[in-house]
Amino acid sequence: MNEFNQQADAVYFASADKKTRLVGFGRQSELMDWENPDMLNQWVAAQSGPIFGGFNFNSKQTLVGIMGGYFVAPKTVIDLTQNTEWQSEVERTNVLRRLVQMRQEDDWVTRMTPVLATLQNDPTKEKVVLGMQTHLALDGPLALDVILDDLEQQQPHSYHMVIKREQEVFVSATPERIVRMQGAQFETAAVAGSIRRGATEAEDAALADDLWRDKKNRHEHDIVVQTIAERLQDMHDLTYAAVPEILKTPQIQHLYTPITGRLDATMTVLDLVQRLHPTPALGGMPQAWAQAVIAEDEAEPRGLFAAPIGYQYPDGSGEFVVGIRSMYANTKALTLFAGAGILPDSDLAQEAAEIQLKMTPMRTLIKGQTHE
Ligand SMILES: C=C(O[C@H]1C=CC=C(C(=O)O)[C@@H]1O)C(=O)O
Repeated sequence: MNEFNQQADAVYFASADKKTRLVGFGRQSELMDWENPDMLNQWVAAQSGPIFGGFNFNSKQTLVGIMGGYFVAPKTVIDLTQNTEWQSEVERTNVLRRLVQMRQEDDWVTRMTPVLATLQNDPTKEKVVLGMQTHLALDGPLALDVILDDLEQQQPHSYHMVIKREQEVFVSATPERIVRMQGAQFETAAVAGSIRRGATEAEDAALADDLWRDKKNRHEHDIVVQTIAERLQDMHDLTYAAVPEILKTPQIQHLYTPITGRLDATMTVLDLVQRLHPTPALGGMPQAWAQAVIAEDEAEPRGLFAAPIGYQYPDGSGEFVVGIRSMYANTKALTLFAGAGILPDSDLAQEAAEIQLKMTPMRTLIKGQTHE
């Protein structure tokens, strides 16, 4: 894993069940600043091996570097489920980085109050997912081998993706798959509606039950399920349960509905991703209004945060997740990202607290190698 620190360019993807664990090194070819899906498709078609990367959440907002959207065809790709050697050496660094909080959005509730008022006063507006960014100053690069090792220890059941390009790195430990495609089969899911974990098993179960019965959270979840189902209505055998399950991460539990189906063989996972993004689990309803609110009222553009990130094999199969519960770092600064779904009956202070909770996995990850 030490190689992840030494290589200028590296990518890592692990699925939640850890049946897929891929690492890529080097840069055979890369794509940034594509202007339309055709440019991306042409670049993808020209690659002979797997590609990794992610989209800019809103391609109309130009951003420099990887946050503006980035795909890479690495020189070498290793399937870690076949190759165990690569994992053996994790050099825990003694160099502690100094991390100083620079800016956090203390005014988030005040700033978002007019958005809540619109949701309450205009019945055509149903939901918008609002993000928050916390900025910290950093005095050097993070040890990514340690980060990868700790991700596995601390968030064992999440999807993990790391995209490193020269001095930039984006890391996400996300519970949310946007879509996985293998042959003609695809699996997607709705993840929306959240509550904290309990301190005891009994409290945890009671909280899960509260979440499952809560009208606001069930509505928030149903919007996502229905929207995904509508966008995939021309697929075959579209299957999902009428009521959600509970999905637990160490910090938080969610309403969760797996959705499966079969598609025409000519489609790739990237085609499906572009059809699904942004689902109302990251955007909102109606979509155009929500996208405009996110662009205008969030403090800064999202970049890879909440956007599809993942990989595609040359045969068109692959997997993409959404880059939430994430961070972006270069050698001088680090940004933490998380968001929450806002509905007319949301309590903004409670949503802000939920966002803080969603930032704790990345905070814990960087704590191991930094001092305040
Ligand atoms: C936008 C985020 O979460 C979304 C995904 C799952 C549950 C969510 C919620 O309950 O609010 C959000 O829609 C995030 O974690 O940054």
